[in-house]
Amino acid sequence: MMRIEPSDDRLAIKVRNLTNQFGTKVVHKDLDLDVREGEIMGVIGPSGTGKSVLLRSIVGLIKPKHANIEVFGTDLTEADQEARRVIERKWGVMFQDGALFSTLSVRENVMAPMREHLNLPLNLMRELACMKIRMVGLEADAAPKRPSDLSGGMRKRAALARAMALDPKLLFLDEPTAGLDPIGAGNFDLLVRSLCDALGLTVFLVTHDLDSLNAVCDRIAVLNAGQVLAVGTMEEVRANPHPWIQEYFSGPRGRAALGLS
Ligand SMILES: Nc1ncnc2c1ncn2[C@@H]1O[C@H](COP(=O)(O)OP(=O)(O)OP(=O)(O)O)[C@@H](O)[C@H]1O
Repeated sequence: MMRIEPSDDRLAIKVRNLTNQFGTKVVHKDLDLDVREGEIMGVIGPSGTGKSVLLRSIVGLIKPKHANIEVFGTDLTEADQEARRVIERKWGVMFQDGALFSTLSVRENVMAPMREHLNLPLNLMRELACMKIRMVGLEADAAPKRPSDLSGGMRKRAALARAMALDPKLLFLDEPTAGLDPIGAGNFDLLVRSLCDALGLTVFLVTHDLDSLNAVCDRIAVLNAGQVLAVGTMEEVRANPHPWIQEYFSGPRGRAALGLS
């Protein structure tokens, strides 16, 4: 399998001076973050620290108070509608709860981004959707089912298939393994890693799951108090003496996930 090595000099995402504030609550204050092309970047931090808001700011669902955000070299803060659409076609997003349309079948869910962005005959979109469904490890008979007829793990895979609908170069995954049992979560991690290696994707992965961090991430960014407190490989981040980082990685769950006694 081909593995595209993350590149230091090519950035998929460049965030500078991101400030988000809701009322008097400052969520981000001049936050900077780089995500390199081809890497899986795990984003961690205490609950409520602004991981999802960061993701939503990058994909344009939240308008920050201030920010410079570039994706694949395009400044999204300056981009006109057309330039934005070009970039939007290059990414796929899997939201925290999957956010599948409950009244549509799995296949129709996967076709939804195609209908919005591609001008293709219906039959072709159906075929492409079925390919994506099989690509994420679902059986073909999942295609006509409603999300409510699937298990939690299968729904996650369906949501991933929809995020992959437009052959993205960049995937945003917001806590994709939340709510899965350890085996289901482990299988999902393997799926993400192998899709990334095969397709050369860049991934922005928000997670609380230490096993996922360990199994799939090339680098980790730790959010705390409105900024990126530390960024680097697992080893580099673990060496940071900040109390939250030490507690996170050296507490019983951290030690178990890292195979330490
Ligand atoms: N649209 C909004 N309006 C007002 N406040 C918001 C909005 N979205 C998020 N917040 C607040 O911003 C803060 C950060 O939220 P966010 O969901 O990004 O945290 P998180 O780090 O992803 O947390 P968790 O790990 O628990 O999912 C929270 O205090 C949240 O209540």
